[in-house]
Amino acid sequence: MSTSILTVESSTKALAARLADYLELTKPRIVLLELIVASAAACLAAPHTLDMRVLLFALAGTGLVAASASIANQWWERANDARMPRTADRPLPAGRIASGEAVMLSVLTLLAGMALLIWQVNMLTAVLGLVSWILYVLVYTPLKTRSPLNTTVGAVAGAIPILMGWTATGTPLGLTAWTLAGVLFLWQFPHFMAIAWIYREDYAAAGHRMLTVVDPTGMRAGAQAVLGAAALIPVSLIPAVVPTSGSPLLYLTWTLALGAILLGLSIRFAIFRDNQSARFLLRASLIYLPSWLAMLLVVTL
Ligand code: HEM
Ligand SMILES: CC(C)=CCC/C(C)=C/CC/C(C)=C/COP(=O)(O)OP(=O)(O)O
Repeated sequence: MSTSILTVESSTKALAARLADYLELTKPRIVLLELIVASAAACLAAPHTLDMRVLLFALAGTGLVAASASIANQWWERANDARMPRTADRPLPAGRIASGEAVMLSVLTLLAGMALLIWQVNMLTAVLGLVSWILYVLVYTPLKTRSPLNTTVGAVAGAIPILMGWTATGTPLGLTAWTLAGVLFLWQFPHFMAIAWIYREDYAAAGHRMLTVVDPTGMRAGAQAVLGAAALIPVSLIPAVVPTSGSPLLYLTWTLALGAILLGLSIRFAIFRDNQSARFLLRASLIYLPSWLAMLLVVTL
């Protein structure tokens, strides 16, 4: 009796561990933030006519395609990931998930996501999903070991899901949609340059040509963080001149304050180039996006 309870308990634990490994393969925190920004874009595109059914299909489809891309990225990088302490315990390098299983999961999630986007959302959103997948998996991933330009390509891939939230509603891409994508694109420079500094030794050990590897002084990474954060301010303020139902002044003040904090922390990082200022910048970057979008929603809805 007690043996069978123990057997059930241990197989439940093994199943839970397996599911946790599958989840880890999808980079769930990045996918979650992408889905938050895509949802906000859908609300902004169709503030009073949002079809919840389409939104849910769009989020499921985008989430599956993004998950597939992350699985494919981790499959491709399994040997390099084994060389970095940050990634060595991922399911593939640690040997908890077999290579063939990961490939199958990536294919299945890509097909399921594309099917949802094509048949339940619309073709433009599906095409954007596929473009983002191709850029992330087939261009960004191999470019990581070749050129620091990889970050710019990764930033384009990372900015596409916000457009997918917009196009899912059937609203044509206009100034506000491109502004959202522009903010997400530029935001990734301070976000990633901080990370590239914190993990510079990992990246060097794995043979990744990140900016902090080709320029270990951190001057170029600092400059790119500052340039990205500086360009973010005017771009993020564009919605203040687009007519909305709420107060443009409130939006302007809030977004300017957020932009100034991110720029200030980027400048601090560029000057000191130490782990503490990089960690501050990384944390601020993760707070920036939801805080900015929340205010944009408040003044629009
Ligand atoms: C060039 C583009 C990007 C690169 C190279 C990049 C890279 C990374 C890396 C390596 C981490 C792990 C940091 C750590 O373990 O301390 C991270 C964290 C994170 N990133 Fe990015 N990222 C990029 C764009 C994005 C985008 C577009 C989003 C979502 C909108 C995003 C959301 C997040 C979140 C939520 C975290 C914290 C949670 C976690 O560590 O998984 N990133 N990023
Ligand atoms: C719809 C769709 C396909 C969306 C894709 C969105 C997406 C996953 C963007 C990724 C952004 C990015 C470059 C992350 C870092 O990967 P990394 O390989 O540098 O991170 P790692 O070192 O932690 O593996």
